[in-house]
Amino acid sequence: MALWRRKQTESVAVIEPAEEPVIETYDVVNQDVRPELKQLAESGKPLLSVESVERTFQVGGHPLHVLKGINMELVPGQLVMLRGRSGSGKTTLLNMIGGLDQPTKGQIFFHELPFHKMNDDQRTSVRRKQMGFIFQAFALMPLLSAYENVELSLRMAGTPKSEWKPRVLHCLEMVGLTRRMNHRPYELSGGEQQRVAIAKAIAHRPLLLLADEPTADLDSQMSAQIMSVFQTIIRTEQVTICMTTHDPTILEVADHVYEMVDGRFI
Ligand SMILES: Nc1ncnc2c1ncn2[C@@H]1O[C@H](COP(=O)(O)OP(=O)(O)OP(=O)(O)O)[C@@H](O)[C@H]1O
Repeated sequence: MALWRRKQTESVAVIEPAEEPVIETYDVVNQDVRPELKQLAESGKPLLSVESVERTFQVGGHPLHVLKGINMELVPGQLVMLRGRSGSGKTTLLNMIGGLDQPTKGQIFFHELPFHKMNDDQRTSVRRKQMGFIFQAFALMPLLSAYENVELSLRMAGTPKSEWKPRVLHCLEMVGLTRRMNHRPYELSGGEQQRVAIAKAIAHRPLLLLADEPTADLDSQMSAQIMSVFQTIIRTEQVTICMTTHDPTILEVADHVYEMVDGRFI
């Protein structure tokens, strides 16, 4: 972790010690259960179910069977991890769960919607409103501050403008970055950037947060902070989280771990 960071103050560049990232305590008292989740809990159904899913890609004229019959469920309010070696199929599955790709065979139901039957526009609409992504492809905009990056997510989701400011401030507080809200990504550490990405991904109150290797490239202390933020937002925002990881040291905070080997769970 960098101990010193260059800070641009008007035209003068000064060097100041970087503060240790602090996860600010967030008051969770009196949070109401989200009505859509209450309904789901009463029905006893999972937030998402994956049934006998297969995915085959055509590579050089030959079929490549990447997912070979996956069954899984995401229960509301859980932190679920997909673990497996590089190339085992974790990202391919996460893409299916997020409606970014479709199964060759099998079914995926998100909040009882049949993702496997919906077209791109229908899935995009569900994704924008009900899902949050911490994926490389949804990375931070480099020219926008932390505040503006989070605000962008609310613009994209069509949230009324009057709600932007309180929600952005709330999300940045939850991830412990209130004091750095005017910093651009390059002025933040890797762990801080990842916390902005989390704030951005949950700003529009998704039901499901999907994260592809969110602790990759972070040291063990920063990884622990990211996992602590995930636990906080599960409690306070009642979001469900599904993430991929290679890292065995963070598995203990998961409610459920699916171990993937060569396109199957073991
Ligand atoms: N669009 C695609 N076309 C062809 N092959 C693909 C495609 N997407 C993924 N694959 C192949 O599917 C296999 C699984 O890839 P995937 O990215 O899901 O693995 P992973 O477990 O997430 O790996 P990593 O941990 O390295 O990200 C790999 O062999 C990959 O090359």
